[in-house]
Amino acid sequence: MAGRATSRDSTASTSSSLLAHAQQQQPGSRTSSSASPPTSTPPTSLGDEASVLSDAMKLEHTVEAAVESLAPLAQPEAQAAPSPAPEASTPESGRRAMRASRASVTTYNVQILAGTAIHTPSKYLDKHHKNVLHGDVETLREKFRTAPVQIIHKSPKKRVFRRQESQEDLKDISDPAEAQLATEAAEAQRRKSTRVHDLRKEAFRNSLNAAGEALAHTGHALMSGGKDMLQSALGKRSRATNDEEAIDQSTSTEPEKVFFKPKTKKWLKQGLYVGQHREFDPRFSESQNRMRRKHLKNKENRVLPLPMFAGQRMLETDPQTEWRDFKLPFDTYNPLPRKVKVDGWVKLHKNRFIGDASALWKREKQDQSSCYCSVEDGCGESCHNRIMSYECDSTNCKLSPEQCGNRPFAQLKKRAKGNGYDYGVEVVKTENRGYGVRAMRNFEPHQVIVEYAGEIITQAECERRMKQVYKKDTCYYLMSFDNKMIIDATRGTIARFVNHSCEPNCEMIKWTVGSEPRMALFAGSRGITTGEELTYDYNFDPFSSKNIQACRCGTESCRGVLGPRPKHKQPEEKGLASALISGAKRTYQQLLGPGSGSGSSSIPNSPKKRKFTSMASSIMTKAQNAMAENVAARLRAEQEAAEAKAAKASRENRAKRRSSVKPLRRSSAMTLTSQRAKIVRKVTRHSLPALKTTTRTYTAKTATTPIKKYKPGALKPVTKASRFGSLSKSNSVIAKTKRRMSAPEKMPETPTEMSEDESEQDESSDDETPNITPASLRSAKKNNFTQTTLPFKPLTGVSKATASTELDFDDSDDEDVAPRRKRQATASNSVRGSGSGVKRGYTRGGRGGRGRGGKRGVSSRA
Ligand SMILES: C[S@@+](CC[C@H](N)C(=O)[O-])C[C@H]1O[C@@H](n2cnc3c(N)ncnc32)[C@H](O)[C@@H]1O
Repeated sequence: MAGRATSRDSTASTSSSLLAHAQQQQPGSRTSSSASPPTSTPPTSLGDEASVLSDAMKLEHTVEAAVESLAPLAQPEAQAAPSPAPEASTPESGRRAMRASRASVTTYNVQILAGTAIHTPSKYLDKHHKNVLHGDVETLREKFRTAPVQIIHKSPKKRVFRRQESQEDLKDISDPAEAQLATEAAEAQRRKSTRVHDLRKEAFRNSLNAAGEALAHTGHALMSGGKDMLQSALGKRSRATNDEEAIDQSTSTEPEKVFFKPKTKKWLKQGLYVGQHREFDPRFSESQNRMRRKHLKNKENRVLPLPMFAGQRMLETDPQTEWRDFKLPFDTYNPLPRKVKVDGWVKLHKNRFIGDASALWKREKQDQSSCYCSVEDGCGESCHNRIMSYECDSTNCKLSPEQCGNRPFAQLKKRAKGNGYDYGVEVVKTENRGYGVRAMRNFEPHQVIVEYAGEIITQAECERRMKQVYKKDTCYYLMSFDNKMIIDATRGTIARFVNHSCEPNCEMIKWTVGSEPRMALFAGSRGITTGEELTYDYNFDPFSSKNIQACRCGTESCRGVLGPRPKHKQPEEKGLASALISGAKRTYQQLLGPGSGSGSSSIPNSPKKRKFTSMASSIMTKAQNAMAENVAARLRAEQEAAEAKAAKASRENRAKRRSSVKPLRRSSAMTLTSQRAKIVRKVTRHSLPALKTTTRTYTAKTATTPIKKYKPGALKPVTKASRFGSLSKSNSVIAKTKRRMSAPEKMPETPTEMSEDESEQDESSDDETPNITPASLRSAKKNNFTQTTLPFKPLTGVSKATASTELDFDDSDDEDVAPRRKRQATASNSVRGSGSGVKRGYTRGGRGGRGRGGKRGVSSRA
């Protein structure tokens, strides 16, 4: 309070002085120009800390300085003027006089120094002053050493130490204002050094300096007070419930030692670059990289820790001329979620026999295989063991493990000891098929990826598990194995999580390793790229229709189910039928073809193939029978139409002739005809080559035939009938019909298309032709010439010899047509041969030992 009063007084006095000074200056003194403006920075004795406090303070000092500087000037006036009442008479004036007389003494604005000048409400000031220690630290320390300390319990958590101020302390300063000023100065001094660190140090130093019990007690109190102050400065209050404990701790505990661990390199556990060597170039396969590493061994640049293999290449090559592809980091590239942990998966690393399986297993003995590869081959593609899916080892391969490239399971063993990259696969969660397995690295085509191992169980045990243990399951981990056993990988390797695909990128293959069979997943022919999901074709046997599962592989050729395609849906049936027919055709070509005398070579060895061939034969036979039936029906219809037409024409002609010509006796007509025929034959023998032959057959002319058409001596086309005079008319007609059958393209569609001349000739020949009716034709067929009526009985067995006779008989007429007819006859024969007759023929062995298997098959099927 004293401070404030002092300050107020001081300000008031300053203002009055200013006023006085202004009044003094007004009469036109020149010194006014030299007076500093109130806002300019005056010379001050305050330190830097104080100089920054406020303008008010500056103003105060300015005024004081101005008053002091103006004092000599005011002297004469003062002397001249009546002397005012002595200032010392009032305390205010006395203080001002004292200050004026002690201008060199540092003056402090204690409000400002205390930080209460601006915003501290007066009601707090008393409290503040009570709690604040005043005075120089050294002085205060001395005081604390001697003064008793009263501990006031204000609250359970907070204790305030208050010093009982001794009246003796202030004895030396009689003036209370002076004492207050001194106190404030000490406070300012203390505040100047209220840096946390310094105070703390100070408190510790105090406590250390305190010797003896009493002093220690005092020191503790001081330190505690200091601590309190410190905490208030930091805005943190000690939470210690027991102050003494806290003090003990602070005095007894040493600063806690913090040991820093040296930083260690963190290696990637997953991702594209996990475990890869510096020299590894992901663009190349493993073996290529190996070669490259060997090559680069001496050249490797180890100067800089280069960013993931890229920088090295960039340094080695000129980026201006050689650019390379950039591969995205694994996480960016791969959209799939990260590796997951599967609950309840009991991991097995190798096969384990369960129950009877072990005993049963040992009964079987594995075959052996050996290879004779050279170092250059390195047990590559041509290695015998590799081809046979046998792993090379010291017993069956003479190469060392480094030289040999056919040790996939040994490779797996090595990989298992390596890091994540070496292992190369991880479990991921797929969108719609549960868990799956993803590649964490590239795999070369046919490179081993992971072994499929688990519990080896017998079929009986498998059935039991299916019925009892897994009856509610939707995921099955069963795989048929060797010795009629099953691998149940419900407890097994990571390969159990590999999903099915109808277009897989891997294969599950059984290998023999050290005379033991083992299953493993191998990369397909395309190889595997980092991040790809691994799949293989399950060829799933669902055991029962209840277990059939829908496939969600999403490939183009998806079969829709896990397992073989359902039968009713098979779109390949057509393909199968056509394959069967073409197979059957081939078989028939071999059997019936002219050059296939030794058909035994084509006899299929396996029963499967024989079955297939017999099936194909039967399909082919049926198809060809149907074809032959069709052809026969068409020709029959044509012939009947022709017969009807001919019969009608014949009837008309006969009627006409009866009315105009007197008929000759039949015997004489025949005699004449035969005589003429003799003459014609004699002539023809010499002139035949020059004769133009026709396709038509002319029957022998009767005496009633108009002679004028054939002048005496004129040549007449030779007919078959004339040559084979013994043939009956009906035979001639049948022969004609047969020719029509065998050469339909040469024949007009119907008899009506015949030229006038021809029909005339035909009609003329009809006079001796018996009236051919279907009935007569049928009677003719009953005679010896039935073999000629092939189209009527397409399915009757006809030997090749018969057909040939028939053709010989028929061919003489037309040299152009003959070969074609021969071909047609052969074809027709073969068509017929393929009918039911062929069946019988096969059973009779008509084809002379060819295709025995097929024959038996057909016969047995028939
Ligand atoms: C050997 S487990 C494969 C791992 C399985 N996804 C899991 O979460 O454990 C075989 C089972 O996976 C499921 N699965 C595998 N491939 C599938 C596919 N393409 N479509 C639908 N389900 C499939 C089937 O339920 C099948 O029984």
